[in-house]
Amino acid sequence: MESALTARDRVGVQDFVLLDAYTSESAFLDNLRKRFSENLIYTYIGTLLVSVNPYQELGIYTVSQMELYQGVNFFELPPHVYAIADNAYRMMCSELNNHFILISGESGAGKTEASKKILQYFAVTCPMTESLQIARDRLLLSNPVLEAFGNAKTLRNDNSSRFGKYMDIQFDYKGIPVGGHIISYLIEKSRVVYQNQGERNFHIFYQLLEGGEEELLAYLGLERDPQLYKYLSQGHCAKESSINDKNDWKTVSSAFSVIDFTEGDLENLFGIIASVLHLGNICFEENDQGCATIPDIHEIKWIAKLLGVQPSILLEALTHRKIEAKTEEVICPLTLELSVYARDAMAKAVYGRTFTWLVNKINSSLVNKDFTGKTVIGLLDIYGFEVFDKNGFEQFCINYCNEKLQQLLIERTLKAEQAEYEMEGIEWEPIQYFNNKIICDLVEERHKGIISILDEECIRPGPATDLSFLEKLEEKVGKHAHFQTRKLAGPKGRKRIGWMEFRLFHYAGEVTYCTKGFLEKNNDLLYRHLKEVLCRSKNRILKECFLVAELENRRRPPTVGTQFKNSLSSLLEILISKEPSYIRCIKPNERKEPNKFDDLLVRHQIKYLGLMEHLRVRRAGFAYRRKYEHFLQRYKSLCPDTWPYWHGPPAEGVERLIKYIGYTPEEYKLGRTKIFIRFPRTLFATEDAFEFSKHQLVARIQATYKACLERRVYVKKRQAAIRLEAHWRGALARKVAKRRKWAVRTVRKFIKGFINRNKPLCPDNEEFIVFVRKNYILNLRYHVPKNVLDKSWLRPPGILENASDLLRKMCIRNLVRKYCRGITAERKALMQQKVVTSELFRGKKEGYAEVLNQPFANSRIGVSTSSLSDGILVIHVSPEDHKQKGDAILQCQHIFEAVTKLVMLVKRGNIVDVVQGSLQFYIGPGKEGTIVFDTGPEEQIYKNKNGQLTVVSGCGRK
Ligand SMILES: Nc1ncnc2c1ncn2[C@@H]1O[C@H](COP(=O)(O)OP(=O)(O)OP(=O)(O)O)[C@@H](O)[C@H]1O
Repeated sequence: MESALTARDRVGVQDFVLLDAYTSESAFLDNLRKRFSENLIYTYIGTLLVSVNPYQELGIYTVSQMELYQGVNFFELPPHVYAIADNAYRMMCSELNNHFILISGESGAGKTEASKKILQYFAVTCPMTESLQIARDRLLLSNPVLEAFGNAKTLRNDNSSRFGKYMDIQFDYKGIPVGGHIISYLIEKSRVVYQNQGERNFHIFYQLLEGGEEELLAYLGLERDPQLYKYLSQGHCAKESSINDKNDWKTVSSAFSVIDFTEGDLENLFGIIASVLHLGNICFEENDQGCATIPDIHEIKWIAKLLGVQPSILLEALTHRKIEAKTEEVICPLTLELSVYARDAMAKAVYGRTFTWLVNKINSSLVNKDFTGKTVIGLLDIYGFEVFDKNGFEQFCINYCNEKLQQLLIERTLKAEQAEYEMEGIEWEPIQYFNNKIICDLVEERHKGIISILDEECIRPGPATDLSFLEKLEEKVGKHAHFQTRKLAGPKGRKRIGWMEFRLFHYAGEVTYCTKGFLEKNNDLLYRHLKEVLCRSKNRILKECFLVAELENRRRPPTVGTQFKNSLSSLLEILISKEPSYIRCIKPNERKEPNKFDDLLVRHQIKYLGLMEHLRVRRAGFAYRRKYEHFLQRYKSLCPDTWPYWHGPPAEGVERLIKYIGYTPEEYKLGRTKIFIRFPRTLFATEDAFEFSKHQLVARIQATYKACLERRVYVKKRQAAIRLEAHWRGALARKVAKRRKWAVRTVRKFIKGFINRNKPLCPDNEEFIVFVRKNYILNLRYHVPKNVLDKSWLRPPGILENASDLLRKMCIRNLVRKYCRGITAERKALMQQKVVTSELFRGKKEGYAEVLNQPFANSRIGVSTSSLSDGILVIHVSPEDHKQKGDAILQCQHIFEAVTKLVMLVKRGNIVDVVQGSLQFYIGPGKEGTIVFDTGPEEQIYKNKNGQLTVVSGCGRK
């Protein structure tokens, strides 16, 4: 891994831990310079990031760069502020703990830029829901607003934060940024009323004048030219080419709308900003009594209008002071000097408290009311160590703050690390480092420290001055090794310290502070008279900032120094409970120029940032340590012996685990409660293996979980099926039982019925009889006779004999009726013939019975006679039997009578055929004869030779 890292480093090493001469400050400096000249501004010391301000855009903060660093192992990619952010984020998500990133360095080293980059990184790479986008936007846009009100151009930095800022970004359990909270520290209020040559007041004043709309400026009574305002023109650089106030105004204006500022809020806010500018332009004159007066009340009128106070009361409060005697208040005029002081105090108080209000307002827009399961990453962007030609109370506070942060670093890294090795019984060569606790104590110790002495001087009755404060210091801490004054210094040092100055030997170097203004700034006194005016202001923001309760509280408010000390100690409490990441920013040159690397300046920063000590501890120590339980819990899946459960002591489990994954002895050490891993590469390899196994684990857990769910569903279904089945079976069984019961009852009834079947209808046989009756009737359906000749009939049960007889008769009658209706007239005739035949032959002639069945054919008998007067009658008989004889030829005297009677007999007239000439007659099969009728003188019948029969009738009778 390390070789791979070096291979990637075209320029120097990207982690100082890999530096051969790691104890040499020059080697350190060389590496930093080499990389800086190639625009590689970031270098690691283990997990600490050293950043050198490039003073130019490098194109390394694009979205694709952010994506590149997302979720990647810390050392896999070249050092970057995104890697620090990502690492803190991943650790927070996986271990569900809180983190902070401490960004330190001197003014202009790039702290604010780094914190902005981190915020942007979270905004782009963190998962996001639509509803939480607003929280993200507010987090991002709180920055330009705070910068406008809290940043200013200084000699060292065109956008210098003149307040300390700690920002918590809150994440929910899914890693989505859901809210935030900002704490501000000690805004440099004195800048409101005074700026050094080449410096500016807070940006917002210039932005308002440059970008504000004409109507707004008119409403506020302001002119566009900043030179017209005393509070803006003392530094003689109101216009700065590197700052675009107009554009910044637009950004700030649009940010206001996102972070929930109403029209009313803005009106009040800019009213206050404008009134500060008007305050600065109030001029005082001395009257004959040596009292201050305000000859031109033009500004007073504007302030009164904007702050909603009475002009006369304001005028009085600026030139008079209320002195409370035992029972009454006395108003006494102020001198010109004191009036100027009162005016400036008012401007500072108004601006300072408005800034606090602004932070609170931003916080209320960032608040996320759901407090469950949130983790935070805190960003601490705090003023760096400051050493100017003239250092005052502000520098004293700022440098004290840096001492405290150095303490934190010592506690959390150097000291804690060494103490831990000792506690864990790990062999270790102690690293020498300077513990700056002694300086912190010098400043903050109760009753003995500089702040306490200053406070005492501020409250003590009698004429306390900055000089008397200095004398007190000499008296009380004069012997301290890190304190010096002109009086205490030897002949050599004396020249470099002024009469009003004291010198502190900070961990980062010596700084000489001028005590001038210490008392005044520490007191931060606002005359009660002015406070009363502000408490009665109609401006809503001021109303919130100056509470009437404050007037009633007669106790002295804590001094600025004590307040700052307390806020720092609560900041350290916040930080100590979180996991730290460090970014150390270095300023490469004083001229804010790109590609300029000032060795001396950088060397100084390397020293006071404690980078060499940090590197030495890193090199000598172990990159990673973890309690056995936690280590085992995280990586137990990598070894079959420890997965899923290890039942023995965790230390043994870890030993088994690392043996299985193949750690070499130089890679780790086992302490009393923790495992120590020397190289990052070992941990990363383990982490990679864990990442890989995670997928398998996830699949397995998923499968188990799914199986569990399915099993639950299955068991539920099965139980339901069993219950259903039981119900169904029960229902079926009940049905069968019911049927059986019914069957038994029916059978019993039938048996009883059968036994009593021949008895008259009674309850005992009723059902049986009905059944038998029904059955018989139904059966009878299929057995009724089909024709009149069918004499069959279904035999009835005894009880139905009568009914059966009746039915049978009905049936026969019906058949006969039907039969009769179906007989044709012709058939009727035939039948009548049969009746006649019956009357004639029944019982008298044999063969009658056979003939009875044969229908008489109509065509079988026909009668023919001639048209002449002969008495020949031929009876045609249609022969069916070929053996029979043919037609009968009869001669009859009474032919007319005979034919008539024949016709009547057969009741058919059409059987007679009267022929002329001749007729054919049937003799036998295939044989026919002919009778020829003729007339002649004499009647005769004769047969010709050819067999033809000729009948001659007499002529006269023709
Ligand atoms: N990473 C960077 N890339 C490009 N320019 C940068 C970078 N960091 C800082 N700068 C430049 O340096 C200037 C000063 O940086 P910044 O305001 O962050 O310093 P600081 O340490 O916060 O100072 P102070 O303590 O005075 O607030 C920025 O305005 C910017 O021009």
